[in-house]
Amino acid sequence: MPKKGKLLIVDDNEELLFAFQLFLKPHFELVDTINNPNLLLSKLREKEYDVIMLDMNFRAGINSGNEGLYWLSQILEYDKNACVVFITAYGDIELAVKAMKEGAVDFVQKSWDEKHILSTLLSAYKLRCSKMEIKSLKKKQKRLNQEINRNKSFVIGKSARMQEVFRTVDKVAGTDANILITGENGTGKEVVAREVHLRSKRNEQVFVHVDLGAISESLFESELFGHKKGAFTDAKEDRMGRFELASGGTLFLDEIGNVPLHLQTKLLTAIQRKEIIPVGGSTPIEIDVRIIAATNCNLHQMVADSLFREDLLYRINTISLELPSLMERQEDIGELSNFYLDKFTKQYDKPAMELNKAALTKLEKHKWPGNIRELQHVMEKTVILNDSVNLQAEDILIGESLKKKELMPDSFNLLDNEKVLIEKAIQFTGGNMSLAAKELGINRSTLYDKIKKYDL
Ligand SMILES: Nc1ncnc2c1ncn2[C@@H]1O[C@H](COP(=O)(O)OP(=O)(O)OP(=O)(O)O)[C@@H](O)[C@H]1O
Repeated sequence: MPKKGKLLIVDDNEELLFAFQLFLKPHFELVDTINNPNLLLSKLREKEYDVIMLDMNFRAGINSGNEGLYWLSQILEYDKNACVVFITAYGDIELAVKAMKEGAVDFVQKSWDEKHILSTLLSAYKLRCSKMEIKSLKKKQKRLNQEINRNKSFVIGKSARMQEVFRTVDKVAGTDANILITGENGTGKEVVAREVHLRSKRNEQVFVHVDLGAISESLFESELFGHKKGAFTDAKEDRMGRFELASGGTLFLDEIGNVPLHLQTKLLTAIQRKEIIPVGGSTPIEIDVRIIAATNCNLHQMVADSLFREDLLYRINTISLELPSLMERQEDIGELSNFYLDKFTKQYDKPAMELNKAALTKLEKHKWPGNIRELQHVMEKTVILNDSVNLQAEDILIGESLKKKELMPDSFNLLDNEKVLIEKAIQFTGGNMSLAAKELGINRSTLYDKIKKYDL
C-alpha cells in the first residue's frame, strides 16, 4: 500500500525527533522535523502538512504548556483545518485536555507506546482528509451556486408599479429581513424572490424553493425539518430537510397561505428559534436562513378568519412586497411578449418574429387571469404554430385553441379520464396549478400527487 500523509514533528529534543522519524518514516509519505518552533510558520508556508506533532514545552524547566498552546493558536490561525497532535510528558493529562479544548485533535505521551502513537497519528490523518474534503466541497458548492446564479437576473418591468417593487427590492435585498411577497398566481413572486437572493449577501449560497401547497400534511415536517433513519416506515436513512439545506442561504416558502393551522405552529417555532429538530431526532440543529414567503392569499383576512396565525404573519412580513397583476402593468406586456418571442424562437430554432400593432393591442387588451405564466404559454404556442415572422392579431392564440367545450371527454369513466382531464385543466389554465386545481375541484397538493402518479 502506498504511504500517505505528510507529517511535521516540532520538538527541541533532537534525540526524540530522531527516534520519531525512524519509527514513523515507514508509515508516512513524508516525515519532517524541526527543533525550533520559531521556524514553524515558515515551514508551513513552504509545504502543506497533514498532521503536526507539537511539543507542549520548549524551554527547559518550564512545564506550563503555554508555549505549546501559543504555537497551536498560531498554527490554527494560519490554517483552521490543521490537525495538531500534542506530545505531552507522562501525567500531563490536564494540560492535554486543555490543549484539545483549544483545538488540538489529540495527544500522545512520551512514554513511547508505538501502537498507540501510530493509531493516534493515523486517525489524525483521516480527520485531516475529511476536513480537506469538506473544504473542497464547500468551495465547489460556492462555485456551483455562482454558476447557477449567473445571468439569472431578468426581471422585466418598466411600469411604475414594478419600478416601485424594484426600489423596495433594492432597499431590502442587502438586509436579512424576512420578506412576504403577495400577488396573484403567475405574477412573478418566485422570480422576485430569486432577485432578492441574487442581490443579497447570501448570493454565493443556495436558494431553496419549497412549495408548501404541494407537500402533503403527513410529509410536511420531514420535508422541512428532515428525519432520522427509522423515524417512520419509509425512513431508510437520515435525510436533510429544506431548512437545513438552505442554511447560509435563502429559503423561499411558496404558497404559505396553504399551510394548515397546526403546521403553521411548527413553522413558526422553527423560524422563531432559528433551529429545527428532525423527525425522530432529539437534538436541535441551528439554522441560519433568510426567509422569503409568498402567497396569493390575503393573509390579513385569513388572520381575521382564524385561518392563519397572526404571530406567524408578523414573523414573515417584516417587509411586504405586493406584485401587480399583468392587467395592472399593461405597459410591460410588449416587452414581456418580445422577451418570450425571442426566447421561444431561439428554443424552437425559428427565425426571429415581430408583433405588429394589432397583435400587440390584442395582447394588451386581454385580461390575463394566469398573468405572466399565461402570457408565456400564449407566446410559446404562437411561436410553435406560426411560420410568419410578422405576427398579426389573428396569429396570437389566446384561449382560442382551448375552449372549455372542447374539453368534453370521449367517455365518462372516471379512472379513464382522470389523467386526460388533469392534462387538459393544466393546459387550459396555462400551467397555473392553483387555477387548474380549482377547475378540477381538488386542492393543490392532491393535484401534485396526481401529477406524480400519472407522471405528467
Ligand atoms: N418580470 C418578469 N419577467 C420575465 N418573466 C417573468 C417575470 N415575472 C415572472 N416571469 C415568468 O412568469 C412565470 C411565473 O412566474 P413565477 O413562478 O415567479 O410566478 P408566481 O407568482 O411565483 O406564481 P405561482 O403563484 O403560481 O407560484 C415564470 O415562468 C417566470 O419566469
